[in-house]
Amino acid sequence: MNHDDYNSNLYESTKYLLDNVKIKPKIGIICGTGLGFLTDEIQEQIIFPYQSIPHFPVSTTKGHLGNLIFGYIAGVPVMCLQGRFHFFEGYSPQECVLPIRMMKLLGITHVLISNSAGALNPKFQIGNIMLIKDHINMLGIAGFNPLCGPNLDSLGPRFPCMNEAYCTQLIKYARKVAEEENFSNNICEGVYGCVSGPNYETAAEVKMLRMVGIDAVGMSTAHEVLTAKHCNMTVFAFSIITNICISNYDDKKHPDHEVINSIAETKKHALRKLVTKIVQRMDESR
Ligand SMILES: O=P(O)(O)O[C@@H]1C[C@H](O)[C@@H](CO)O1
Ligand SMILES: Nc1nc2[nH]cnc2c(=O)[nH]1
Repeated sequence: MNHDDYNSNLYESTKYLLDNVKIKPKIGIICGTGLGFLTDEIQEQIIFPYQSIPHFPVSTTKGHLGNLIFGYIAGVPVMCLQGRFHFFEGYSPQECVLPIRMMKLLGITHVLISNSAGALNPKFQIGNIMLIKDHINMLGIAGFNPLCGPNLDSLGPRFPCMNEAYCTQLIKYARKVAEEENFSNNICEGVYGCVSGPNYETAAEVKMLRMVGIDAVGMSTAHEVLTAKHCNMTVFAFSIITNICISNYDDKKHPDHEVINSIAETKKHALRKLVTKIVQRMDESR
């Protein structure tokens, strides 16, 4: 898609939402694989199936329900993507981040992003919630960066900084919430690595990704964060650790999307609490 078409699609999709929903969201949320239940926290829901929004992509991945939901979490107006778009589905990085840009145009200042990821850090366990402190964008390093191409000057600068891409104050606050709510033994912190997928990693790739400093690997998030920072939004993100990446050739276990899709549900209580508290905190800090 050329730059002008992309731009006009972005503004038309946003206008459709502005014309059809009265809620003015302050916080944007993206639910990763198996995390669609986070929308249970949203009151007074207005639901737009993705296919009902002009120019909006559709989710093709199991575990991504494909609804855009407006409503309130603890009284704070939010817009939530119940499912995202991945590069491996055939979407360009720019198409994957269209919703982030729409969030900015709708007046959103803070985004909460979630995903499922495989553990490379040997200390991590399945079901841990990894607070993302930074990322290594393998997809971006390979040239697939949503900020490539003509810059959208109205949204942000040509050369955006990525210092504190993930808000350190919110990470600290998430740890406090976990202490208070008795799930701190499920919390870890680390660097997320974004690869294209859709295949899971070979043993040699697992070793390489670990060596460069990645704690957990997945197929999303980094390009969304780049785009959010480009347009000056504050980001908090976490991974639910759904599997342990395998680097031993004798190990017969293998990652399975069905299993991966089911793990977040086992930490539903903690995750819902965390999301509600972070949304409240984001609102207070605006
Ligand atoms: O959207 P996320 O990053 O949570 O999803 C990744 C990509 C696949 O849907 C799944 C792999 O099983 O995790
Ligand atoms: N690339 C990748 N993505 C995942 N998403 C959930 N688990 C994994 C994994 O092991 N590798």
